[in-house]
Amino acid sequence: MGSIENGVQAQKGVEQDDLVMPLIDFGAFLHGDRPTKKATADQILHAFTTSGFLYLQNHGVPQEMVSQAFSQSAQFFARPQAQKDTLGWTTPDANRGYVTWGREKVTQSSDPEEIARLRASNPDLKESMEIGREGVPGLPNRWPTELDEAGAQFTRDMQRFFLTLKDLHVNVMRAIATGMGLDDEHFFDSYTDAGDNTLRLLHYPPVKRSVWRDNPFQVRAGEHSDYGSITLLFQDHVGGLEVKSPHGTWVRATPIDGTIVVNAGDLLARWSNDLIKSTNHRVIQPPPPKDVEADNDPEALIPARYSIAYFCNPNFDRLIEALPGTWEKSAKKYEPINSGDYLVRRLAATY
Ligand SMILES: O=C(O)CCC(=O)C(=O)O
Ligand SMILES: [Fe+2]
Repeated sequence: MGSIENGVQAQKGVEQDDLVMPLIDFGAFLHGDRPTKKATADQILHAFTTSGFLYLQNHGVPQEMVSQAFSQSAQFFARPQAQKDTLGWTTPDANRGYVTWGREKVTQSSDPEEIARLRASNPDLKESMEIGREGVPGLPNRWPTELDEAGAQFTRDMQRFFLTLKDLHVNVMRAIATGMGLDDEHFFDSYTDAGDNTLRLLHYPPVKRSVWRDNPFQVRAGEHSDYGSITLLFQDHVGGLEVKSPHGTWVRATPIDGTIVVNAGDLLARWSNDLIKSTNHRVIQPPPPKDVEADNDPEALIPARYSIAYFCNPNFDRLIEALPGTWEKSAKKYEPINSGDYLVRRLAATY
C-alpha cells in the first residue's frame, strides 16, 4: 500500500469526497484466465457506473510510444504560429486540424449566447491538434508532412499511436461487455472496428500566477463532460485535472506514472440507459508549489501542461439504443440516435 497524499494512494488510485477513481491492472483482463478476466471487468464496470473515471495500468501501450507522442506534441506546438495556422481546424464534420487559442469553449451549456459570453470572459487557455481516422473520403487529416522532415515523422508516429489506441478502445469495450454480462465479450466489436475516434494533443501554455489571482474563474479547460463512448487520457506530471464528486466538490485526478485516465462519455451513458456515468471534469492550475514564497510571486509562472486525449466513439454509422440488460426492468430513457449525428451536433455547439 502506498502513502497517502492529496487523497492519492500509489496502489489504489484516488478516493475523496465519495468519488472513487480506482487504479486497475488491465493486464489481468488482457492476459488473465477466465475468472481473473471477469473479476477485472467487474471492477472496471463498477468504476464506470459510480464515478465514471478510473486509472488503467498495464494497458499494453508501450511507454516509449507515449513518451514519443508527448515529445512530438511539444515540438509541434513549438512551431511558429503561422505554420500551425496553415493546418487549422475547419468544421465539426471534419473535426481535424489545429485549434488555436480561445477557439473552443467546452461547457455544459447549449445556449449559443451563453457560450459566446463564456468564451469572451474566460477563454480556455489552451491550443490543440485534432487527428481523426485516416482514409475518410473528403475529410483528410491536417498533417504537417509537407512542412519538413520533423513534420513527416510526426505524421508517422501519430498514425501509429492512433491505431494502438484504437485497439485499446476495442479491449476496454470488451471489458465493459464482460462486466455487463452481455453474452459475448465481442458484443461491441462491430461498433468499434471502424475507429471513428479522435486523437487530441493538448497544450496549456505557461501562465503567470497573477492570472488566477485576478480571475478565480480562469480555467485551462472549462467544466464539461466528454461526448463519446470513452476517453483515454494521458497526462504529464504537472497536474490540474479535476473531477466533480457526487457532492459537487472538485477532486484532483493526480497524475500517476504509467497509467491512463479512462472516463466514460455522454454517448456511452445514453447507450447504457444511464447505468454508466459521464462525469464532469475540468483543468485548472496545478496545486501550488511547496515553496510558498514562489506561490506569492504574481510574476511566477505556472508551468506549461501537455496532455493527450483519445476520444473514442461508436462507429459513426451505427444506431445507438439502450443496451440489453439496461432497460428491461424500467424503460428506455432515450430515443435511438445515430452515433455520427450525435457527435457532430455536440461538436457544433462548442466551436
Ligand atoms: O487535459 C486534460 O487533462 C483533460 C482534457 C479534457 O478533458 C478534454 O479535452 O476533454
Ligand atoms: Fe474532457
